[in-house]
Amino acid sequence: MPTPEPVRRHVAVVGAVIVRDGLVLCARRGPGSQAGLWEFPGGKVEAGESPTEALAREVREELGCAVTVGDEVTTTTHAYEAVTVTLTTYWCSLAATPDATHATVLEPIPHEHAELAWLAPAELDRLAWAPADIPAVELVRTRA
Ligand SMILES: Nc1nc2c([nH]c(=O)n2[C@H]2C[C@H](O)[C@@H](COP(=O)(O)OP(=O)(O)OP(=O)(O)O)O2)c(=O)[nH]1
Repeated sequence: MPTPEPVRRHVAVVGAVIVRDGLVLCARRGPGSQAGLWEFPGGKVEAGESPTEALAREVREELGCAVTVGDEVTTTTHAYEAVTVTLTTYWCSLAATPDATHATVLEPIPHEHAELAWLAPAELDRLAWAPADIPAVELVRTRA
């Protein structure tokens, strides 16, 4: 009997390419999968959610901010050892949250990440990105 291929989980993940004043928000993962590598804020799409709903939810949870989600940057698939990730990235901007009297754009706070950094597009390749992000980073470098 041939040994069966191990079944690798496949997850749909969304990432926010948040641009402000020409700089791109980069987030370094904490402990766990892809620990210490840089990524775009976001996460897995849950059952019943559209990708853009998932992205808005994840950014609110991770950074405490509202985002306006724009066009897709790219969709690529990467097979990690334990999981295959299909990552869809979207151009995003921080959105104003209306309070009683003002519309306020909040500063992102790293509730779940080890570190945040705003980088010029040309500098993005100085960071150690999660492997699934490399194609998106290359596009963002040329188009942001
Ligand atoms: N949010 C996000 N995740 C990414 C990116 N690139 C990339 O490979 N990933 C991977 C890391 C995780 O395996 C998965 C997203 O999981 P998650 O952020 O929702 O949740 P998690 O830390 O609990 O993930 P996990 O430990 O269960 O794998 O996609 C990216 O740019 N943004």
